[in-house]
Amino acid sequence: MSQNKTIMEVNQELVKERAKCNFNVLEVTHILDGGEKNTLHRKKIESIALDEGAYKDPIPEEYLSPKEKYENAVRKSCLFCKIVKNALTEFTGLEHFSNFFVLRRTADAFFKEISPFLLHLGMFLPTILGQCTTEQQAYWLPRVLDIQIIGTYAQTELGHGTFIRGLETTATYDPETEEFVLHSPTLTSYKWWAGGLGKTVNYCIVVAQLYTKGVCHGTHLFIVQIRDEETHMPLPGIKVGEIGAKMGFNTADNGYLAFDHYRIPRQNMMMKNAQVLKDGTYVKPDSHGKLTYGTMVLVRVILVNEVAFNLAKACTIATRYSAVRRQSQPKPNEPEPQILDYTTQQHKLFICIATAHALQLASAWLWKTFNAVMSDMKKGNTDSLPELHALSSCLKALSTSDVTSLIEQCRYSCGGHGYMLCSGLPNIYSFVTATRTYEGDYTILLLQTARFLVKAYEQAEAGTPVTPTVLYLIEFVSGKRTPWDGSPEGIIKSFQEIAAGNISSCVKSIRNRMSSGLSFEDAWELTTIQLVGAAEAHCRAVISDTYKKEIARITASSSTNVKIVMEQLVNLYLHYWALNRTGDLLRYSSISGEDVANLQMKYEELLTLIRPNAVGLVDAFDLRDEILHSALGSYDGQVYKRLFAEALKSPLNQEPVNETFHKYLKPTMQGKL
Ligand SMILES: CCCCCCCC/C=C\CCCCCCCCCCCC(=O)SCCNC(=O)CCNC(=O)[C@H](O)C(C)(C)COP(=O)(O)OP(=O)(O)OC[C@H]1O[C@@H](n2cnc3c(N)ncnc32)[C@H](O)[C@@H]1OP(=O)(O)O
Ligand SMILES: Cc1cc2nc3c(=O)[nH]c(=O)nc-3n(C[C@H](O)[C@H](O)[C@H](O)COP(=O)(O)OP(=O)(O)OC[C@H]3O[C@@H](n4cnc5c(N)ncnc54)[C@H](O)[C@@H]3O)c2cc1C
Repeated sequence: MSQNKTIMEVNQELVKERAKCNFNVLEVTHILDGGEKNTLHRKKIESIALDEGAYKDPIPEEYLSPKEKYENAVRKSCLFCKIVKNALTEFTGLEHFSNFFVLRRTADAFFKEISPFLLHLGMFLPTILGQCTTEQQAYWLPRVLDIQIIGTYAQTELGHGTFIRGLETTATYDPETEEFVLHSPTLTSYKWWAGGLGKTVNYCIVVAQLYTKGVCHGTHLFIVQIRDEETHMPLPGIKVGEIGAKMGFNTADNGYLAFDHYRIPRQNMMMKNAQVLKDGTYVKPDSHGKLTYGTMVLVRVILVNEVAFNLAKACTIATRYSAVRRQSQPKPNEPEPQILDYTTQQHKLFICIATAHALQLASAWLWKTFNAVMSDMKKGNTDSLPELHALSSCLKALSTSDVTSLIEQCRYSCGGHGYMLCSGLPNIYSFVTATRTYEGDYTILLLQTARFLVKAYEQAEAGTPVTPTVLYLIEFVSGKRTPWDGSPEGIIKSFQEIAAGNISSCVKSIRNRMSSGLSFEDAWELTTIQLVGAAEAHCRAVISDTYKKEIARITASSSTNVKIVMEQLVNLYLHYWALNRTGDLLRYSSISGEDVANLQMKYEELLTLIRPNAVGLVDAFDLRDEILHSALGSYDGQVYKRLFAEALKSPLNQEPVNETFHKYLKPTMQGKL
């Protein structure tokens, strides 16, 4: 198991917990990494990047000024890139992109908040891979991978983020010079938010309304140089800066950008799909009209993995701490229990472990689906894109929303110490809560999935084939119901019935509203609360089904105890959400009040069964202390020593008396101020 560089004796509470664990921890690590080979590869990269201690800060990041924090993050980004450059240059295609997950994870040792280079690797590079022609890639990719240029993705504007069709930046083609003229006609058209744009990048992808021969062809993507490569000064016609202090992401220099009739060569339009010829003729993509939204789909897929990883971090911290922390005296004359022994604490934490597994596996499955759709699209077949869009939208929305709440729950579970920055939890939370908004807000994405579900429902009603993730609608419209039996398969079935029932209620509401004279748009709008609920229910059914199937598949050849504990977690996930949705279950399945009581009993039994393995389960995430950044969650469990050591780092503790005593306190206390 990975150890901290600052080696301390392991706390006896954790020694005992690890002795209690009845399964092979390394076997579960391999499962989570997707195989032993991947674990070894990950550990190798972590070793290359971390063993020399280059991630260490001379002064703790939290005590730096905003400017110093940013400068330190740039310094470390360059260092990180240098260290992992060899690994980076291997990644020349999307098929190798999963390697980035390893880099992403390792980078957390360097950045308590975020690297200003995140968008370079997280969006600039993928957009070049996904939206450029082969010739364009040949020109741009070597420079991007070698970090000869640094880029970002500037889509959102001050006035519009969600509604991409409403973006105002224009790119007007001038056939005389074979250039596009980029312009920001209003304040609301200023690009806003792009990570790294404020001070770091010299290039960016700009999303703008394309005009040629006097006709607007909607939003298209352009690669734009914004700063001089030698001096880094903004180029003439460019207004660029940073947007200011935020709830988190403060080392990411999110920026604004405006153009004053700024010219770029025709070749800088990303032309894999649509093209503008030299004479200004617009050549439409011959396939799906939303292909320019491709990077967003990719990043939504990646974000499911991203939040699963962050939840693994949070629950590792909270579970180890809960094994060390003792509090209260429920039985007289007995020692204070470990807080992990309280059932309510297990209720807070074990769902986090199960959810981290569920989302990790759902994300691996979604990644495979994404690649399959991309390979179909290479052959010109875009039939499966709507389902991928619906799936990636709801999985991104639900995973980021669930994980945001669960990370906050981890913080609550650590009491007062969880509120300390040195617990690591506030930084994890402020990072993850942003994921619910960016790359498509929660509500917006669920409504996108709802569009797909309503159409699928109508197809099922009409007897036309539906895509794999909504097959359950066929049984529902035929009136077939499965009696409640409380088995894991039965719970998943009932989640599908809840989803189908909700979609059916939405369709009825829309139809009723339309038959009373409303337009489709108005009827849809009035039904959106239900539609969001339906999309959420569908997504819960998809995650539950995938989690159960993937665990069964992956653990088929695992040792008995690994199989048992993995199944317990699946069942815990299913029971947790069934109990959370008893209203829906009573409405749409044949569950009785007595069945609900049995579910509750079973859930509580599962908590007791999982308890002895809790520390082993979080150890299996195999998160190095350098990545956790937590006084509460380090492998050695020396919580109190580490909290005290962190307190001593406070600048206020570097002098016995602060000057405010003489300036203000003393005069006040002596009535002289
Ligand atoms: C030093 C080293 C650093 C360390 C790094 C290490 C390595 C890093 C590697 C990996 C890290 C990964 C982490 C990544 C983190 C990245 C951080 C990102 C930061 C944030 C970036 C952003 O936020 S970018 C901006 C994102 N913006 C949005 O998402 C906007 C949301 N809005 C929309 O998507 C759309 O506007 C809309 C879908 C809401 C509506 O669009 P529109 O109005 O055009 O469509 P319609 O409603 O009319 O629909 C028409 C039709 O099209 C379908 N459709 C819509 N979208 C899509 C799509 N994407 N694909 C396919 N189809 C689509 C829609 O459903 C409709 O279909 P119908 O059949 O007609 O119903
Ligand atoms: C930390 C961070 C980093 C970011 N990085 C980038 C970046 O690098 N590049 C980039 O281009 N962008 C970036 N963004 C912008 C981000 O993508 C947008 O903020 C996001 O897409 C939401 O859009 P918005 O801000 O316009 O919200 P709005 O659309 O204004 O949403 C506000 C509220 O209105 C609701 N709403 C809006 N429309 C509807 C509707 N049709 N039906 C019902 N409700 C609706 C939403 O649900 C939400 O509750 C970043 C944002 C953050 C927070």
